Amino acid sequence: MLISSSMLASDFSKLSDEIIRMDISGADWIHLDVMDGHFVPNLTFGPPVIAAMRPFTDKPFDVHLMIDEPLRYAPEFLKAGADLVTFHAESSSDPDKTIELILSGGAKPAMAVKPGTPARAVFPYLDRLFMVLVMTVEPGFGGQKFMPDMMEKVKELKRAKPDLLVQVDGGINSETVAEAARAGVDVCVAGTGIFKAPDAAQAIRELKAAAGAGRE
Ligand SMILES: O=C(CO)[C@@H](O)[C@H](O)COP(=O)(O)O
Ligand SMILES: [Fe+2]
Repeated sequence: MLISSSMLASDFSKLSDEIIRMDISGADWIHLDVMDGHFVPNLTFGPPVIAAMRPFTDKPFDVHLMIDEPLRYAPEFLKAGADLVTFHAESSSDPDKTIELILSGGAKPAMAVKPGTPARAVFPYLDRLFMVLVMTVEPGFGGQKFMPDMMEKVKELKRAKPDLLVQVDGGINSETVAEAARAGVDVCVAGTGIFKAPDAAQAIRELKAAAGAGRE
């Protein structure tokens, strides 16, 4: 199981230290939640803040765009150093054009589905997607409860394209990570579960161990 550490739960007053802490604690990817106050009822950060974090780790930047117009803003996130760009199926941008733009910028495209959106919403794009993100909470805030019903969507996606990476995001801890692993999830995003733990490195090791046990 890959662990993508969500900076939403970090101390924003020392982002560079927090990035370095995640790097040495064993996070596989760095998850960056971008919110525009329209697509979700919250605001976070944009390309300049991501660009400022970029020099502090070589780990992949996994950028989760919770914004209305990903096609309009994707070039700025590519320039800021995004390795993966995830946009929502429910956004107002054309998915084909958005995928093309992300690929032409040398990054990996992914699509996300909110809890109320069926997995089939992304089926037409699966051949060009590197990953699908199945939200396990309503997007907008950290610290919410994992929705186990979403595991059906994970299984459906894995059946449709076995080599697709499936990511889940929201409410991941050492219990829910095992449930995700059993369903076939490849990448878990964790914010609160890592940053609010007394020792981030131990929290990441525990998540990976619990995922391994869940798969057995
Ligand atoms: O995209 C989001 C929230 O919209 C997430 O990435 C959260 O940051 C996950 O936080 P936890 O549920 O792990 O606290
Ligand atoms: Fe996220």
